[in-house]
Amino acid sequence: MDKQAKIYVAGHRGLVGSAILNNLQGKGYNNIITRTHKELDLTNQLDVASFFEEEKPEYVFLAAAKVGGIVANNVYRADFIYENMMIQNNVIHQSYVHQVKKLLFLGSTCIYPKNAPQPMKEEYLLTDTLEYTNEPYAIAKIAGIKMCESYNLQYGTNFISVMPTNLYGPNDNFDLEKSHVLPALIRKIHSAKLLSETKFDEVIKDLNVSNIEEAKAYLAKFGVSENSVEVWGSGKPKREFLWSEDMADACVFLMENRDFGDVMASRHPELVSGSLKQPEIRNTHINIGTGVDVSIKELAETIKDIVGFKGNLVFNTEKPDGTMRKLTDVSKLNRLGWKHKVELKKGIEQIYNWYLEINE
Ligand SMILES: NC(=O)C1=CN([C@@H]2O[C@H](COP(=O)(O)OP(=O)(O)OC[C@H]3O[C@@H](n4cnc5c(N)ncnc54)[C@H](OP(=O)(O)O)[C@@H]3O)[C@@H](O)[C@H]2O)C=CC1
Ligand SMILES: C[C@H]1O[C@H](OP(=O)(O)OP(=O)(O)OC[C@H]2O[C@@H](n3cnc4c(=O)[nH]c(N)nc43)[C@H](O)[C@@H]2O)[C@@H](O)[C@@H](O)C1=O
Repeated sequence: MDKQAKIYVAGHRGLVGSAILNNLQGKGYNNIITRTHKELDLTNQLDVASFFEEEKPEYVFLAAAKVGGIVANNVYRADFIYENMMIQNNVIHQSYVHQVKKLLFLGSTCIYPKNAPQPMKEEYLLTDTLEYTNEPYAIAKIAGIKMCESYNLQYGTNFISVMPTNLYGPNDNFDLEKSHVLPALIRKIHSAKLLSETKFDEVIKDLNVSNIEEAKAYLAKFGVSENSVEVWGSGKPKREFLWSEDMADACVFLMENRDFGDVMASRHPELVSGSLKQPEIRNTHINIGTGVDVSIKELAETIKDIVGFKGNLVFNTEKPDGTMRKLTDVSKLNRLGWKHKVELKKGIEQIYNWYLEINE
């Protein structure tokens, strides 16, 4: 990509999209186009077609999606499959129609089977059944991978799919019902600490409610009091966390330095050359992660230490655990030349400071 290349970042206000935008701007890219959800609903086929016709981007980062934590995925199953399939169908197809030079599609490690061997290699895709809590979302993401692969093979496009592990960082979603575990626990544990220190004005401001009774009643629904914080599930599942700015750096690195062919198959040249022979293993995507995971209990205890909350953690086994483990094998990404920089403890300190600053 040269610095004047026209680059469309879809989802530029989200956790990953905002980090990609910053990374590109920091590297001197000066022809970036963006649209908010309100300005362009990517589920609308005609609007997306008109947008590509007008703007003709040369490169596309597809970081717009319907995203949420375990409960949101489990409850809003129809929205997750419908919106994600519509967004990716429209953006990937129009990228082909308008001859986009390269597109990066963001999937998720939930595409792998629920009981996949650990760490999970790219080739474990479609080898067994999925985790139920996020099956509709995962199926949409698998369709996205296969769409990129199919367009590459039939039409010679250069579309790369990446499968990030659980992400966190600035502009994350801190909603207690719909967010992922890391921002949810930061907010819950921070609120409990404020209650324990009787800093009621700060709690009221953070929740945007009119008085402390209302704030306490709201927090109680999520198991937060001055003495304790509820953690969903048994605390035994393990998760791997990647800082969003590292994730953005990996995405830009791949767009700058790698092609679909590198991802696909130095081991399977017949796929890239378009031969009809079906390969034994179809590597179509790359994992992005750290290769290190922690249990949810360890995560909650680390956040508790960093926040400085002295109360208890209470595990609510009525809430789902989800997949027990989904550690990525990142050897392929490392071989392609990229490795993460921010370790978990430092990242939690950074995101907690960010959270405090935006609430000042
Ligand atoms: N967060 C995580 O832990 C993980 C995320 N991923 C994947 O990474 C990608 C980015 O996720 P993340 O940054 O966390 O998500 P966010 O929810 O933070 O951001 C999503 C973005 O998509 C935009 N968007 C959503 N729906 C539409 C729509 N119909 N039309 C136009 N824009 C829309 C939103 O726009 P607006 O701001 O204008 O509303 C928002 O900017 C997604 O593909 C996700 O599946 C994968 C693994 C883990
Ligand atoms: C990125 C990934 O994110 C989703 O999968 P997930 O990893 O299961 O997501 P999660 O972050 O919400 O939970 C991780 C673990 O943590 C536990 N947990 C404890 N306490 C809270 C809590 O307060 N909130 C949340 N959300 N989880 C909690 C929770 O019970 C679970 O055991 C996918 O649906 C899909 O979107 C996807 O790809």
